[in-house]
Order: sequence, then structure tokens, then C-alpha cells
Amino acid sequence: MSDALLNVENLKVEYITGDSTTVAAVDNVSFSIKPGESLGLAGESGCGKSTIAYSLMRLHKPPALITNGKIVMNGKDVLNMNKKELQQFRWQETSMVFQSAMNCLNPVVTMEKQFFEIYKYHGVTKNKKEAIKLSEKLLSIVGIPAERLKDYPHQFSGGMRQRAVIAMALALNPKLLILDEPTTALDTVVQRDIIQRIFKLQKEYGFAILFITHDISLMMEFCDSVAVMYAGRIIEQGKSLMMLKEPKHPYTYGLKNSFPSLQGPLSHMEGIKGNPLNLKNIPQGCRFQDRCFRVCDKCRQIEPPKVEHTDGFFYCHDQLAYDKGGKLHE
Ligand SMILES: Nc1ncnc2c1ncn2[C@@H]1O[C@H](COP(=O)(O)OP(=O)(O)OP(=O)(O)O)[C@@H](O)[C@H]1O
Repeated sequence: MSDALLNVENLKVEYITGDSTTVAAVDNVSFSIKPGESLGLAGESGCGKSTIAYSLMRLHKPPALITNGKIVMNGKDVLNMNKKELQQFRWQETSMVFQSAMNCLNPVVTMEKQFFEIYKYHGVTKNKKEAIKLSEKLLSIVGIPAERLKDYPHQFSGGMRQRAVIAMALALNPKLLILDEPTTALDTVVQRDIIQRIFKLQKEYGFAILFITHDISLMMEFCDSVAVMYAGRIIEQGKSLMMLKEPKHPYTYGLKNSFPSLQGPLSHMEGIKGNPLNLKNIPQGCRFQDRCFRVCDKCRQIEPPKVEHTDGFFYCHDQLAYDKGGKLHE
């Protein structure tokens, strides 16, 4: 897609396990993000979300290996970048906020100095006064008073530290911000406040977002589109509103009903029976067959085809249908 900011094609990432076999944690994954757009990547623990995030930044380390596919960011082939190109690409083109990023702040260095290091390292400025001005502006946009720049990280609350890390990730005006469970370590109220702030900043500054979380209801509320992963593959992708109201894949339906909505009426939470698939033991047919409430003979024999529709696509032999009131047809 020519108008895409990020284009991922047939990405395959394998882990070489102790017994010299491999597991494909990410298997033939393709997606794209346009400038200023937000895409959520959802799925249970172990489905491959973080592996994708690390691969996009080329931060994956052995035993992870990218064995197939293409990652093109802003017209540049990420998998073929040299060290210098990668250094520019990270932070300037794409930056990432990790789940426990707030613990990565250096405890013995003031926030001011940590910001200054970023500007110095990436050649923005070597002038301390100028760096302080830029850092104060950044802190204030994530809701931290400028005078707190003199503080050490331990003088910040957990939420403030995570917001400071988000400010750092935005320091070089990246075109894409990858958020990998950015608020999981924080309580629900702080979590919501931070996510709201990030998406407000996105509207203001126009960067694109790849938002990774297992909390699909939070994601559907904030992202333009959502991609749902199961056992290393994207099994459904579409506009958030469609995914929220009428998901076509039984796994998306189950995932959606496993989380309480923070807005709207209380609804019954169901959960999904069984456990995530062991990637060393991929069955014939559909990967979700043993946990699916709609499983049929075909699902046990033939891999589901890709079915495209106006709002996205899904892989299933038996798509879910709804009546006019939005109730699932049994
Ligand atoms: N170091 C490793 N060695 C072998 N296999 C690994 C390793 N790290 C991850 N995996 C495999 O990759 C799969 C995907 O892991 P990944 O961390 O990307 O999932 P995730 O969806 O981000 O999970 P979570 O939500 O728990 O962070 C895991 O199920 C596991 O099989």
C-alpha cells in the first residue's frame, strides 16, 4: 500500500528453542498503518504481540529470528537498515514505550539530565538551556509540572514515571509510536488517564500509533482499527466500531466478552474456554478449533480462508451473524 506509513508483509519470527526446534511466534503476519492512524493489536498472552513490536524496531534478540517478510517504514526497508540508519530510525521515525519502561529510567540521574542525553545523543542540541526548554514543554504536555524536571525518578509516582517515559518517546517527534502494554503495571484509573492523554496528543501532533494490549475493550474505544491475533496469526482485523458491535470471528467475540467495558451498561463476562495453543503442536485446520463454540468438521480439516468485507477481514469457515438488535444468531 503506497500511502501507508508502516507496511508489514508476511512477517515470520521464529524462536529457536532449547531442543533446536523452532516455534513460529509470528507466522505470516501482514498489516499496515497510515500516517496519523491508530491500530490496536490484541490477543491473549503468548500470541506474538510483543514479538511483532520488538521486530518492528529491530530490537528482537536471539533466540528470536526474523525468517521471512518485509517491514517498510516511511518508504525505508527496516530489515536492511545498517547500524547508523537504525539509530536514526529509532526515536526519530518510530519510538516505543514498553510495559515496564518506567523502571528503565536511571535512578541516580535527574529527569533533566536524562532528557538532555536523548537530545545530545540524537543530535538535536548540545545546549543545556535549549534542552531544558524542550524537555519542560514535553513534560507539560504529559501533565507533569516543568519544575519536576529537577527530580530523580524515585520522586515521581509510577504513573508520572510512565508519563515521563511517554514524553521521552515523543522527544524527537516520531511518526509512529509503539505502545506495548504501556499501562499494565498501573491501576485502572491512572491507566485510563494516560491512554487518554496519549490519544489526545496523537490528534494534536499527528503521529500514528500501534497500541498493543490484551484489553480489547480499551483498545476498541481508542483505536481506529483493531487486529486480533491468535497463535501467531492475525485472525481478524477491522474498524473498531465494527469489531465492537459485530465481530465476525468467534475468538474476537470471546475476547471482547472477557473484558468489562468501562463505559456503557454492565454486561455478562464470559471468557474463552481452554488454553492458548501450544505453538509446537499446531493442529490441521483452524488453530482455534479446540476452543471454538462454533467448531465444525471442516474446521478440523481445512485452514479457514481469508474473507474480506468492507470494514476488514477475518479467517473463519463460519462467520458470526447478528440480528438487527445486534444479538448473535445461534
Ligand atoms: N525467549 C523465548 N524463547 C522461546 N520462545 C519464546 C521466547 N519468547 C517468546 N517465545 C514464544 O513466542 C510466543 C509469543 O510471545 P510474545 O511475548 O510475543 O507474546 P505476547 O502476545 O506479547 O504475550 P504477552 O501479552 O504475555 O506479552 C510465546 O508464546 C512463546 O511461545
